[in-house]
Amino acid sequence: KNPLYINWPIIGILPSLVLNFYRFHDYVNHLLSFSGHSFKVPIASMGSFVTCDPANVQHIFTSNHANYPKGEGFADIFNVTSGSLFTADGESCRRQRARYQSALSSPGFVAFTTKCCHDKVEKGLLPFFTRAARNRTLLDINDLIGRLVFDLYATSVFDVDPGLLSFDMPPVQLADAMDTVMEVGFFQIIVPAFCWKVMRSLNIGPERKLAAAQAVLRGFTMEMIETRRKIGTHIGPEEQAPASSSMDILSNFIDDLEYNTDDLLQATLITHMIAGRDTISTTLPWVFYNLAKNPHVVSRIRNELAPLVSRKETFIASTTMTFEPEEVKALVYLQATLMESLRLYPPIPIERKAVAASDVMPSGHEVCAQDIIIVSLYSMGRMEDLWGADCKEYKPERWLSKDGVMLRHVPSHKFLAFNSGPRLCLGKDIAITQMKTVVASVMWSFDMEVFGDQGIEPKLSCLLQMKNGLKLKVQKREM
Ligand code: HEM
Repeated sequence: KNPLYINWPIIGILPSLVLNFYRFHDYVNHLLSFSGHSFKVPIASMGSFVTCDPANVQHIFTSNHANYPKGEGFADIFNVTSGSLFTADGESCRRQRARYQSALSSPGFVAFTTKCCHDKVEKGLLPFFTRAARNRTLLDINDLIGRLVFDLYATSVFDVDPGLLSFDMPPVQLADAMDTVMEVGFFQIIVPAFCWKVMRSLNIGPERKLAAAQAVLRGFTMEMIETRRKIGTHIGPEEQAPASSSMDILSNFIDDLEYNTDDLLQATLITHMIAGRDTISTTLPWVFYNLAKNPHVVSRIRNELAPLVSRKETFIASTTMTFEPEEVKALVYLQATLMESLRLYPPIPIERKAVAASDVMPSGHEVCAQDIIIVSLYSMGRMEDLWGADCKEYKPERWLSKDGVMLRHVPSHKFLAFNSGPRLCLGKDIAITQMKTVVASVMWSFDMEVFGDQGIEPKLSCLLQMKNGLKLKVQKREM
């Protein structure tokens, strides 16, 4: 028996949790595989029930979801989004979801975000790759993608491009503030609430850092709201207004009477930034990491892209190529490469749920009112019974039908990266299209290699970000 995993009387797994905290997700994965995919934790701080069992997940997220809200504890942890969809349950969640869905699916918003993505990749991202290939300098893909996605989401929310993705590399204070919210949030999910609540009331430790980060985010969103109120939803007469005017998220909500307090409007805008920026900027570096390690997958992506390129009239091999989001939508192999990366590296590695009333899980475990449930998405993607003996390997083929021409359907309670049930991610299609645009455009023109042995590992955060970034050697592809 490994002493690191001993469940002691009274103190339970606390010593082993402390010793293994630095590699939290792998540690939990290990405990889950030893325990048959679910276990109860005698330390209330860590949640009393931890699972990655798809039957339990279906029960919690779909069949009996009303009994498993996010709960007040979640709203306390992410109080910078207080009242918004991110922390809402019940009727408020239903209303806000419907409102949000209509904003995200409006043709104007879709066209606006699609164009932003194409332009940012062409004029912002690819020039960095070209420069790094020419000068033989390393690219910190984590930093670069962080800047790209922050610009994209600030533009889609406020119609303002902060220009973080520019050669002079401006400071990323706002993006750092968003990362802090997720890092401190992780600490708050794991340690007993009374610990961090005392720290919060004294404004010390991580809570001090969190308060400063929240002030930065609130200050920025308030400035954006006030500027918009001054100039109105439409920037001048209709004919002078940019194509994007009234398409961004702020325009969608600013005149809505349900969002008539500054706090709720701010929280809603921050939620959108978190929903899109945090997830995509966490996912893409892992995708590039997997592709750099698997050149045969890159060749297959290029084979899938080749017919699109041959249809373009103006392709010059020595320049770069930016694909249109509409063009890449139907590419199944490219999509499989993203899904496979999300399986192994889900950007949201754990989900926290509260228990409203006592219940018995399909696995036979009992949960009581006030318990906390932690679902490990990270472990779900690494279960041998579900994904086979090669579950640790990166194999996009597992997502394809036998003839390789269609994507295989995998139910969301088995592949939870986009959540499941009535709270399924509302931006899934947008996210997939944007990520496909980025990956196709980069991989068509550039070869990449992971530089040296960087000891790639995840940060301790509610996001599965890379702890030390990812340095890539890039080369213009010979065509
Ligand atoms: C790789 C990309 C993405 C992944 C893996 C992802 C995953 C998720 C997950 C796991 C949740 C549930 C989170 C929770 O509340 O516990 C969620 C919710 C949500 N996502 Fe995404 N997401 C992605 C991109 C996006 C984008 C780009 C948007 C918006 C354009 C978006 C909009 C939302 C919204 C509005 C919710 C809240 C739904 C609700 O609480 O009922 N997501 N997403």
